[in-house]
Amino acid sequence: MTKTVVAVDGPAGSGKSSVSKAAAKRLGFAYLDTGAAYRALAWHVLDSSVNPDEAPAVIASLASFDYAIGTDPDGYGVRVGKTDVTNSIREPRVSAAVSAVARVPEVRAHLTALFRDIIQHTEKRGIVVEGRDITTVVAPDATARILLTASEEARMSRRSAELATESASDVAIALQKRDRADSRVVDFMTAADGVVTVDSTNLNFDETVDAVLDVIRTSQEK
Ligand SMILES: Nc1ncnc2c1ncn2[C@@H]1O[C@H](COP(=O)(O)OP(=O)(O)O)[C@@H](O)[C@H]1O
Ligand SMILES: Nc1ccn([C@@H]2O[C@H](COP(=O)(O)OP(=O)(O)O)[C@@H](O)[C@H]2O)c(=O)n1
Repeated sequence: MTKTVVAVDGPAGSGKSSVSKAAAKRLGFAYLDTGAAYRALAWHVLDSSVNPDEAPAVIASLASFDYAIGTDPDGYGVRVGKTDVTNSIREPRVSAAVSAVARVPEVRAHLTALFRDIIQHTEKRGIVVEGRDITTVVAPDATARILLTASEEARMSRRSAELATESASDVAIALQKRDRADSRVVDFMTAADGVVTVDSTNLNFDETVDAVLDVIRTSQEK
């Protein structure tokens, strides 16, 4: 049986995590959040008192980066060593440090190898993998390749609705800054050849999940 791999990319707040998770649940597939790995590494770098802007020190910290992530869409945990970092990797201090870590080529190569290993070893019939460079670098041969977008306004308001502890303008500024830094490293705003764009600006959550499931179904028929 060939495994179905679904690759989903897009900017922050476009709905990648929530929509991919829901699609994986509906299909009985595994789910891999690659952003969680970049966040966990940023957490590890900060926890080791390494400056995230110093690439050689970030590269050195990969040797002690003992990372584990679950792939069950019904509840997955993220661990670094013995520490459960599932919640702490969402803290603003980690969001602010993650782009610096993610722009280091050695970091990207290390994590890409880790993702491919997880994809290869999943025991389910398929896996939905989401991030920034899944359709282009991590799994360019995926069965279905999707770019999930939404207007900047929609993305900001969705994200600020989640982070009740921060003001909407703080969330918007941090998000814009991170997208700008990230898009210097990977182009996740334009669909590569063969990648289908799903624009969720005017779709509600369930409609977006259905649109993604449609793309997956069509790709499986090919
Ligand atoms: N089409 C949609 N309509 C309304 N809200 C959405 C939609 N897609 C996602 N959301 C909500 O937007 C928020 C951000 O989505 P998330 O999956 O975390 O995005 P990303 O992983 O791309 O950063 C979540 O609270 C999610 O439930
Ligand atoms: N495939 C990926 C996934 C994430 N990332 C980095 O990891 C960060 C966090 O990703 P995320 O998916 O958790 O971010 P959100 O879009 O959920 O806010 C991004 O801002 C990128 O810097 C990446 O470089 N490549």
